[in-house]
Amino acid sequence: MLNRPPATRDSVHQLFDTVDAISVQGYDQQRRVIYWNRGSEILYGYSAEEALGKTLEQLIIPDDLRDDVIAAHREWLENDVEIPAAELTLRDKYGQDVNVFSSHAMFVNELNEYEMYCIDISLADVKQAEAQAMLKESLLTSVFEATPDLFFLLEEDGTIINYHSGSEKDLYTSPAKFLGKNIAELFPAKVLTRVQTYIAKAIGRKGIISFEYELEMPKGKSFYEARVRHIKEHRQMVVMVRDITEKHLASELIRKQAYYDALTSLPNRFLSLDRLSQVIKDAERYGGKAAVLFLDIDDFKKVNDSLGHEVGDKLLVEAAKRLSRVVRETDTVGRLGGDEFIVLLRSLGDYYDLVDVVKSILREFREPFLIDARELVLTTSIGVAVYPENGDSATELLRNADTAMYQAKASGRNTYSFFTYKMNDMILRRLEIEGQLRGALERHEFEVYYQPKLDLKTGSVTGAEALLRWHNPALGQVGPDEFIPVAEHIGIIIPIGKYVLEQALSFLLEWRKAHQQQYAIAVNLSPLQFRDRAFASFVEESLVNANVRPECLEFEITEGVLMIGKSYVEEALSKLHKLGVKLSMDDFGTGYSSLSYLRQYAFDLLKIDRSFISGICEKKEDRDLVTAAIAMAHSLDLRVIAEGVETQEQLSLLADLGCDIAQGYYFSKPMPANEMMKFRYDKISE
Ligand SMILES: Nc1nc2c(ncn2[C@@H]2O[C@H](COP(=O)(O)O[C@H]3[C@@H](O)[C@H](n4cnc5c(=O)[nH]c(N)nc54)O[C@@H]3COP(=O)(O)O)[C@@H](O)[C@H]2O)c(=O)[nH]1
Repeated sequence: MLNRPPATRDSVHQLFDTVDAISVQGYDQQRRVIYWNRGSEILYGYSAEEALGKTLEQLIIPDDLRDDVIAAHREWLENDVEIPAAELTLRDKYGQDVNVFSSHAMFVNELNEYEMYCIDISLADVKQAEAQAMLKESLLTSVFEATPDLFFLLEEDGTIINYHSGSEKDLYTSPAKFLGKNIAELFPAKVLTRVQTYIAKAIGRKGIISFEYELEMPKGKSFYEARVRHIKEHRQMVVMVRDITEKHLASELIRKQAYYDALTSLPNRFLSLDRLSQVIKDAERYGGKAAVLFLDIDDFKKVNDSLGHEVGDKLLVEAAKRLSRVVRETDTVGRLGGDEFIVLLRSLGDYYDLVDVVKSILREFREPFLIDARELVLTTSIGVAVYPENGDSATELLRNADTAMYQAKASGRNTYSFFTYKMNDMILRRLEIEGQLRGALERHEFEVYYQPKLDLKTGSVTGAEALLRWHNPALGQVGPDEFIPVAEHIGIIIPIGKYVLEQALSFLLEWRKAHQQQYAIAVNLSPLQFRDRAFASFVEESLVNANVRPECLEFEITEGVLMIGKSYVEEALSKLHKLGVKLSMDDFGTGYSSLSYLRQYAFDLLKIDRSFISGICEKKEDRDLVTAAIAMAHSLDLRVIAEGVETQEQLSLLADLGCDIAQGYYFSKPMPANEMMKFRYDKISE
């Protein structure tokens, strides 16, 4: 095709042959290819052999450009109108678009013929980059529109240069007030310091730094999370701000629920113990004493049972307020659960300070509580454990304060008690008893003893009181004073009580037969036995089985039973009364309201507590009380039993005072059934 080589070939073509990235094509006056470099092969897909001799329009010009290209080429040849460099979309061998930046040059060869050279640079990368940039921009726009977050662009010095916000109401202030302004002019001092600190931290750092802050907004306090990224090349910061108020409030609520008591808003057991650990650590580090006060409201259960849980709850809230009032701000008041509270006192000067606080708490509680227009008098028992003397861990101190609280209860309530290691021994003993008591009934470790009761006028035995004894192989002889409360606590008093009743009735039958006397047997009842709804029926059945008449059975009931104030107690007492069983008020004189109970329930006997009998000869007050009790009981048609009679003097005095029956060591200590069977008494007339 080409008859002769073009003038430019040697010098320029050699250069173009080495360049793959640029397409260089040479055309003769008829636009036939005379040169087609490697770059053209790559860009348009035609090899040099395929291209040479073909016209420009046959190869790479799309149909719609064909006429314009031919015309432009002609114009250039004939009128010297240069074809300008331009971006063009041409076509490759496979009919695909090829975006190029095309420049053109016209040469005259040695034969005086024109040759046009086209130099095409592929714009594929540029186009792709452009497309990506456009995509990114539209993505960013969509993100801005879709997210409720605020975006700010800041200079490194804090000047706000741009922002994006879904809604103007989310902004702290109007754009007119913040655009071009420095953040220092906008935020309140406290927030500003925080924002500036984190912006300073973000400068020069790769990645994102985030922090939280709060602002007073027209709708109330709002919480935000800010994420800051430094764009080093532009010396700018992108700050994305998210409203996390809802999340913050939700986690605050969860935190409250996890750490605070819902009723009183005081720290709960978990947080109280955590604070206690902190108090111990501080005392360890800085020296000084700390104390744990374990409080339990006295007889709170009775309030709940008699006045209802709503009143109980109100009382607890009021108690929490009173406690918080007494302590310093640095101290902690917590609720451990139920009616148990804890007070943590840190940095105590000396024991006097501690005692002062404890006494103020007791004083606060002595003021009547006004709940639903009702005045309630409540007291509290406080156990105190001191760091470091009584323990060096939170659990140990709490346990010891708890032990001390029990001691305070045992000392009559409405008082406080400091922990001693002796108390700890008591607790260990109690745990031992608890362990051994389980299964004791099945192992036949119990035995019922009997203590006789005598008629003070006739000197004859009227009956006996059944008193339980426990012989345990590991613990030896354990007194009922010790094991009955534990049996109540672990819930085995009901089967134990049934055992005592059955034993006592079967003994009574034999005893009466053997002596041919109308003896009566007295059995003690624990408050918990009244919870057993089937108790009265059980008594009835037992009487029938033992062939004992109901009036020969007496139940000794302490004030504790009556103070439960529940309808089931009344129901059981009335059933027992209807059955014909005798009821005896035990330990009379030790409680506060026995008198009102005497009027309320159908008692037959009144048993004066031995604490009054022991002092009857020496103490006028005791004598007066016993005198009054006997007179009052008789006026109510009750017979009077004096318990704990130990001397002839006591006996004579009681007889003079008109007491009906006596029981005590003077006659006999409680004894096993076989001894009781043999018991005879003839000293009363001495
Ligand atoms: N619910 C039940 N309680 C029971 C049962 N058996 C006993 N108990 C109660 O345990 C408490 C202690 O009883 P106990 O150690 O048997 O003491 C009784 C007598 O031994 C003692 N007593 C009698 N006379 C004297 C005396 O002259 N001096 C003196 N120091 N103590 C004496 O008094 C106890 C009898 O008390 P009370 O019942 O109040 O009449 C005691 O509260 C028992 O009630 C049981 O089976 N179930």
